[in-house]
Amino acid sequence: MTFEAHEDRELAGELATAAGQLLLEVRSGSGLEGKELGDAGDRRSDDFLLARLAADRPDDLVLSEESADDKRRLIAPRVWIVDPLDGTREYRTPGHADWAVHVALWSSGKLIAGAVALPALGITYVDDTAPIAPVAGLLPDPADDRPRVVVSGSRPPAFSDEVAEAVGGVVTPLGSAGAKAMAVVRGEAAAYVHAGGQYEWDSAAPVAVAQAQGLWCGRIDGSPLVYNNDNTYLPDLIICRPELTDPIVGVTSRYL
Ligand SMILES: Nc1ncnc2c1ncn2[C@@H]1O[C@H](COP(=O)(O)O)[C@@H](OP(=O)(O)O)[C@H]1O
Ligand SMILES: [Mg+2]
Repeated sequence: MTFEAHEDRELAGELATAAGQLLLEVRSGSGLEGKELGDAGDRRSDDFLLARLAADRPDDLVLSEESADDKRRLIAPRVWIVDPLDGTREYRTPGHADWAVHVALWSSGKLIAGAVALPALGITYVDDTAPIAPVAGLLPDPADDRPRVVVSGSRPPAFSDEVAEAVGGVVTPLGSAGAKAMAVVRGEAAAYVHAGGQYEWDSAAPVAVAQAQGLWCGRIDGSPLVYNNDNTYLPDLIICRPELTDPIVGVTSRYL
């Protein structure tokens, strides 16, 4: 079976949105909280995504944060890379909108489709080139007009302050790799920088969406992000407005 690019993009968007709806239902209707809520959400979303991908794309392989790694993916022509719930910590915390569902498709060395759902905001972004108007909602209104550099709230990189200084910006914590990447896509932030640990599913779909929007995406040494590796550890990442690439990489490349 072969599929057009728009069919894969539509499926990625549909699945991310529907998994996000399930996560909202688990969050509001299960009566669970804390770790149990996170685990139930992970399980429910992962089961759904795997079942739909098996039904709709039976020839493709899947790499999911929540499922055993099927190494046949290393010789497969098409691999879906999914994070059923990114920002588990925030999902478990009432009032947070910074959690996401990631669905990406890798083929022949590239990300060829991707979708990031922000279920609490009722929005799903796909790897579309249509411009996205600046929109607030993930972050509180800024105190001033300095560009925001979003970083992990729990594990900010050591270079956060130096990167912010290099772009005349302000360090801003936010949960979830997908939510941070979409803050840049939405124009709420100018850059997302990370180091110290992450996996392919944390960044694949966010990067597919951000690249389609003309944002620069790469490693902290300026090299490209490579997906569907044997070892799925992909510990660092930059997603930024293209004009900020040089000043940011100038700082981060000294932290390898
Ligand atoms: N040092 C680290 N090691 C491993 N994973 C990390 C990490 N820092 C962040 N991550 C992962 O990246 C995602 C975003 O994290 P953060 O909100 O801190 O920016 C989370 O994914 P999950 O929620 O899917 O586990 C988190 O687990
Ligand atoms: Mg994740």
